[in-house]
Amino acid sequence: MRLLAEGLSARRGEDLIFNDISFSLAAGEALVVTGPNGSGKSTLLRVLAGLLRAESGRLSIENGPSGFAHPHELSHYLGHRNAMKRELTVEENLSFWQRFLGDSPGGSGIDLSAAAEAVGLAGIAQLPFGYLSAGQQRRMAMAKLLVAYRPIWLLDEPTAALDVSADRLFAGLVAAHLDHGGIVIAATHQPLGIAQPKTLQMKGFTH
Ligand SMILES: Nc1ncnc2c1ncn2[C@@H]1O[C@H](COP(=O)(O)OP(=O)(O)OP(=O)(O)O)[C@@H](O)[C@H]1O
Repeated sequence: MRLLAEGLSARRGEDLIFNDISFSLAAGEALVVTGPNGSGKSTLLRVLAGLLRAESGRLSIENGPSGFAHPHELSHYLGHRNAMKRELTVEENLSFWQRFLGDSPGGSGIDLSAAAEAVGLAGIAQLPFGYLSAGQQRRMAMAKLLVAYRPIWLLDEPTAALDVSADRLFAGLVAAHLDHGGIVIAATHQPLGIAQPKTLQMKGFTH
Protein backbone atom coordinates (compact mmCIF):
# COMPACT_ATOMS: atom_id res chain seq x y z
CA MET A 1 0.00 0.00 0.00
CA ARG A 2 1.15 3.55 -0.70
CA LEU A 3 -0.29 6.89 0.43
CA LEU A 4 0.17 9.68 -2.11
CA ALA A 5 -0.27 13.42 -1.59
CA GLU A 6 0.15 15.55 -4.69
CA GLY A 7 0.21 19.33 -4.76
CA LEU A 8 -1.94 19.85 -1.67
CA SER A 9 -2.91 23.31 -0.58
CA ALA A 10 -5.29 24.37 2.18
CA ARG A 11 -7.09 27.51 3.16
CA ARG A 12 -8.45 28.59 6.57
CA GLY A 13 -10.85 31.46 6.18
CA GLU A 14 -9.27 33.89 3.72
CA ASP A 15 -5.72 32.65 4.18
CA LEU A 16 -3.82 30.11 2.17
CA ILE A 17 -2.04 28.12 4.89
CA PHE A 18 0.21 25.96 2.71
CA ASN A 19 0.72 25.32 -0.95
CA ASP A 20 1.99 22.51 -3.18
CA ILE A 21 2.73 19.87 -0.54
CA SER A 22 3.57 16.47 -2.01
CA PHE A 23 4.85 13.22 -0.49
CA SER A 24 4.61 9.51 -0.95
CA LEU A 25 4.71 6.91 1.83
CA ALA A 26 4.92 3.17 1.42
CA ALA A 27 3.85 0.59 4.00
CA GLY A 28 6.27 0.73 6.92
CA GLU A 29 7.27 4.34 6.33
CA ALA A 30 6.85 7.38 8.58
CA LEU A 31 6.69 11.09 7.84
CA VAL A 32 7.60 13.56 10.57
CA VAL A 33 6.10 17.01 9.99
CA THR A 34 7.88 19.93 11.63
CA GLY A 35 7.68 23.70 11.37
CA PRO A 36 7.04 26.79 13.46
CA ASN A 37 3.77 27.46 15.29
CA GLY A 38 1.06 28.34 12.82
CA SER A 39 2.88 26.88 9.82
CA GLY A 40 0.05 24.48 9.05
CA LYS A 41 1.03 21.13 10.58
CA SER A 42 -2.34 20.56 12.25
CA THR A 43 -4.14 21.81 9.16
CA LEU A 44 -2.28 19.27 7.00
CA LEU A 45 -3.16 16.42 9.37
CA ARG A 46 -6.80 17.50 9.40
CA VAL A 47 -6.85 17.48 5.61
CA LEU A 48 -5.36 13.97 5.61
CA ALA A 49 -7.94 12.90 8.20
CA GLY A 50 -10.76 14.15 5.99
CA LEU A 51 -11.81 16.80 8.53
CA LEU A 52 -10.95 19.70 6.21
CA ARG A 53 -11.21 19.86 2.46
CA ALA A 54 -8.00 20.60 0.56
CA GLU A 55 -8.16 23.75 -1.53
CA SER A 56 -6.40 21.89 -4.33
CA GLY A 57 -4.32 18.80 -4.88
CA ARG A 58 -4.98 15.12 -4.60
CA LEU A 59 -4.83 12.43 -1.93
CA SER A 60 -4.93 8.79 -2.89
CA ILE A 61 -4.14 5.24 -1.85
CA GLU A 62 -2.32 2.90 -4.24
CA ASN A 63 -2.45 -0.86 -3.89
CA GLY A 64 -4.64 -0.62 -0.81
CA PRO A 65 -7.72 -2.65 0.08
CA SER A 66 -10.36 -2.38 -2.62
CA GLY A 67 -13.07 0.20 -2.11
CA PHE A 68 -10.89 2.65 -0.14
CA ALA A 69 -9.94 5.67 -2.22
CA HIS A 70 -9.16 8.33 0.38
CA PRO A 71 -6.58 7.93 3.17
CA HIS A 72 -9.00 9.09 5.86
CA GLU A 73 -11.03 5.91 5.41
CA LEU A 74 -8.00 3.93 6.58
CA SER A 75 -6.72 6.34 9.23
CA HIS A 76 -6.67 6.91 12.94
CA TYR A 77 -6.51 10.59 13.83
CA LEU A 78 -5.06 11.57 17.19
CA GLY A 79 -5.48 15.33 17.47
CA HIS A 80 -4.44 17.80 20.16
CA ARG A 81 -7.51 16.82 22.11
CA ASN A 82 -8.06 13.26 23.21
CA ALA A 83 -11.63 12.86 21.91
CA MET A 84 -12.86 11.08 25.04
CA LYS A 85 -15.95 11.89 27.13
CA ARG A 86 -14.91 12.92 30.63
CA GLU A 87 -18.02 11.45 32.29
CA LEU A 88 -17.67 8.00 30.74
CA THR A 89 -15.23 5.48 32.12
CA VAL A 90 -12.03 4.71 30.28
CA GLU A 91 -13.51 1.36 29.23
CA GLU A 92 -16.74 2.94 27.98
CA ASN A 93 -14.78 5.47 25.92
CA LEU A 94 -12.53 2.85 24.36
CA SER A 95 -15.47 0.55 23.75
CA PHE A 96 -17.28 3.38 21.92
CA TRP A 97 -14.28 4.03 19.67
CA GLN A 98 -13.78 0.34 19.00
CA ARG A 99 -17.37 -0.05 17.79
CA PHE A 100 -17.50 3.30 16.02
CA LEU A 101 -14.28 2.89 14.06
CA GLY A 102 -14.36 -0.84 13.39
CA ASP A 103 -11.38 -2.58 11.82
CA SER A 104 -9.98 -1.73 8.41
CA PRO A 105 -9.28 -4.72 6.15
CA GLY A 106 -5.98 -6.42 6.89
CA GLY A 107 -5.93 -6.39 10.68
CA SER A 108 -7.86 -6.37 13.90
CA GLY A 109 -7.76 -4.30 17.05
CA ILE A 110 -6.85 -5.77 20.41
CA ASP A 111 -9.30 -6.03 23.30
CA LEU A 112 -9.83 -3.18 25.72
CA SER A 113 -7.94 -4.62 28.66
CA ALA A 114 -4.95 -5.54 26.48
CA ALA A 115 -4.93 -1.98 25.08
CA ALA A 116 -5.06 -0.45 28.59
CA GLU A 117 -2.22 -2.73 29.59
CA ALA A 118 -0.20 -1.83 26.48
CA VAL A 119 -0.26 1.84 27.50
CA GLY A 120 0.67 1.01 31.09
CA LEU A 121 -2.72 1.75 32.65
CA ALA A 122 -4.22 -1.62 33.46
CA GLY A 123 -6.46 -1.45 36.52
CA ILE A 124 -8.00 1.99 36.06
CA ALA A 125 -10.36 1.20 33.20
CA GLN A 126 -13.42 1.65 35.45
CA LEU A 127 -12.54 5.25 36.37
CA PRO A 128 -14.23 8.15 34.61
CA PHE A 129 -11.85 9.52 31.99
CA GLY A 130 -12.06 12.95 33.64
CA TYR A 131 -10.44 11.59 36.83
CA LEU A 132 -7.22 10.73 35.02
CA SER A 133 -4.15 12.98 35.01
CA ALA A 134 -3.24 14.76 31.76
CA GLY A 135 -0.55 12.20 30.99
CA GLN A 136 -2.83 9.26 31.80
CA GLN A 137 -5.49 10.76 29.54
CA ARG A 138 -2.99 10.99 26.68
CA ARG A 139 -1.93 7.38 27.25
CA MET A 140 -5.58 6.33 27.04
CA ALA A 141 -5.98 8.27 23.81
CA MET A 142 -3.08 6.18 22.47
CA ALA A 143 -4.96 3.05 23.43
CA LYS A 144 -7.62 4.13 20.93
CA LEU A 145 -5.06 3.45 18.20
CA LEU A 146 -4.88 -0.16 19.33
CA VAL A 147 -8.53 -1.15 19.84
CA ALA A 148 -9.44 -0.78 16.15
CA TYR A 149 -7.05 -1.56 13.31
CA ARG A 150 -6.22 1.28 10.95
CA PRO A 151 -3.11 1.07 8.77
CA ILE A 152 -2.51 4.85 8.76
CA TRP A 153 -1.88 6.76 12.00
CA LEU A 154 -2.18 10.58 11.86
CA LEU A 155 -0.69 11.98 15.06
CA ASP A 156 -0.73 15.63 16.11
CA GLU A 157 1.82 16.30 18.87
CA PRO A 158 1.15 12.82 20.21
CA THR A 159 3.57 12.99 23.10
CA ALA A 160 2.38 16.28 24.59
CA ALA A 161 1.92 15.77 28.37
CA LEU A 162 3.75 12.46 28.39
CA ASP A 163 6.53 11.57 30.81
CA VAL A 164 9.76 9.91 29.69
CA SER A 165 8.52 6.37 30.19
CA ALA A 166 5.32 7.09 28.23
CA ASP A 167 7.45 8.64 25.48
CA ARG A 168 9.37 5.38 25.24
CA LEU A 169 6.21 3.33 25.39
CA PHE A 170 4.67 5.35 22.58
CA ALA A 171 7.83 5.04 20.49
CA GLY A 172 7.48 1.27 20.89
CA LEU A 173 3.86 1.32 19.71
CA VAL A 174 4.81 3.41 16.67
CA ALA A 175 7.75 1.13 15.84
CA ALA A 176 5.53 -1.96 16.11
CA HIS A 177 2.92 -0.36 13.86
CA LEU A 178 5.55 0.42 11.22
CA ASP A 179 7.04 -3.08 11.52
CA HIS A 180 3.60 -4.49 10.71
CA GLY A 181 3.41 -2.42 7.53
CA GLY A 182 1.59 0.59 8.94
CA ILE A 183 2.12 4.20 7.88
CA VAL A 184 2.62 7.00 10.40
CA ILE A 185 2.41 10.75 9.83
CA ALA A 186 3.25 12.74 12.93
CA ALA A 187 3.49 16.45 13.62
CA THR A 188 6.03 16.54 16.39
CA HIS A 189 9.31 18.00 17.54
CA GLN A 190 10.06 14.90 19.62
CA PRO A 191 12.15 12.14 18.05
CA LEU A 192 9.35 9.52 18.53
CA GLY A 193 11.97 6.80 18.22
CA ILE A 194 11.43 6.41 14.48
CA ALA A 195 14.69 5.22 12.95
CA GLN A 196 14.72 6.96 9.58
CA PRO A 197 11.56 8.93 9.02
CA LYS A 198 10.91 11.00 5.96
CA THR A 199 10.60 14.63 6.97
CA LEU A 200 8.45 17.52 5.86
CA GLN A 201 9.30 21.02 7.01
CA MET A 202 6.27 23.30 6.88
CA LYS A 203 7.22 26.89 6.28
CA GLY A 204 3.87 28.63 6.37
CA PHE A 205 2.70 30.75 3.50
CA THR A 206 3.79 34.33 3.13
CA HIS A 207 1.48 36.45 1.12
N1 LIG B 1 -10.55 27.57 12.23
C1 LIG B 1 -9.63 28.41 11.71
N2 LIG B 1 -10.01 29.51 11.04
C2 LIG B 1 -9.10 30.35 10.51
N3 LIG B 1 -7.77 30.18 10.62
C3 LIG B 1 -7.35 29.10 11.30
C4 LIG B 1 -8.24 28.17 11.87
N4 LIG B 1 -7.53 27.19 12.48
C5 LIG B 1 -6.23 27.49 12.27
N5 LIG B 1 -6.12 28.63 11.56
C6 LIG B 1 -4.88 29.27 11.12
O1 LIG B 1 -4.17 28.38 10.31
C7 LIG B 1 -2.77 28.55 10.48
C8 LIG B 1 -2.14 27.19 10.69
O2 LIG B 1 -2.58 26.64 11.91
P1 LIG B 1 -2.17 25.18 12.35
O3 LIG B 1 -2.89 24.88 13.63
O4 LIG B 1 -2.35 24.25 11.21
O5 LIG B 1 -0.59 25.37 12.62
P2 LIG B 1 0.46 24.40 13.35
O6 LIG B 1 1.69 24.38 12.50
O7 LIG B 1 -0.17 23.09 13.67
O8 LIG B 1 0.73 25.23 14.68
P3 LIG B 1 1.19 24.77 16.17
O9 LIG B 1 2.64 24.39 16.06
O10 LIG B 1 1.00 26.04 16.95
O11 LIG B 1 0.28 23.66 16.63
C9 LIG B 1 -2.60 29.51 11.66
O12 LIG B 1 -2.26 30.78 11.13
C10 LIG B 1 -3.96 29.55 12.31
O13 LIG B 1 -4.23 30.81 12.85
